[in-house]
Amino acid sequence: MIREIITYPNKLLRTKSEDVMKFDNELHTLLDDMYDTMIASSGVGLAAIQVAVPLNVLIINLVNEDDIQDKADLIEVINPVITHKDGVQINQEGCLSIPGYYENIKRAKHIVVEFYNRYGEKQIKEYEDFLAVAWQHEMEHLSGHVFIENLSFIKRQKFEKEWKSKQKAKRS
Ligand SMILES: CC(=O)Oc1ccc(/C=C/C(=O)NCCc2ccccc2)cc1OC(C)=O
Ligand SMILES: [Co+2]
Repeated sequence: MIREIITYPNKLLRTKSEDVMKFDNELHTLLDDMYDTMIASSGVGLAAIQVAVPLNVLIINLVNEDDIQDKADLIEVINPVITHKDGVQINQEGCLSIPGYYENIKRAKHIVVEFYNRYGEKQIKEYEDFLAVAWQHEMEHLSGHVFIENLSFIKRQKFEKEWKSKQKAKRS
């Protein structure tokens, strides 16, 4: 079922999420609901805190070479840890919790991660390029950060000004 996505500057987004202890039906329902919610909002990545659940759970489903968002490419991630990162890349990022704002962010080009799937099976994988961007963006949510916190002071001020006027326009 589709859940509500909390948006900036909701303080809940600053929560440090906790590790999942039980790989049970409740977790499976959360993962299924996160997928429905992400797809309904045209997203390619979502962290559990964005649907107000402070657990180290995230999902990523990038579009493939044919521009199809194939569920076969869905990655369900529980209790992830980045064990290695190197290189540098800059990509434009957006976030379902900060709708309509996109900015270039610097990330590591290549990462190695350890995590568990929905059955509690340990995975060790490495990612690079855009997939590595999505991973780093979503993992930041688990530590209570959003991507605009990587911006320079000037760009952050520009964002806050734009965001305020957009929120005022919505209320009026
Ligand atoms: C108006 C509005 O909501 O714009 C959007 C902003 C962000 C998004 C989705 C962002 C998203 O999935 N981010 C996942 C993290 C990520 C960031 C950069 C690269 C990989 C992964 C969708 C939006 O909605 C539409 C209709 O495009
Ligand atoms: Co995000």
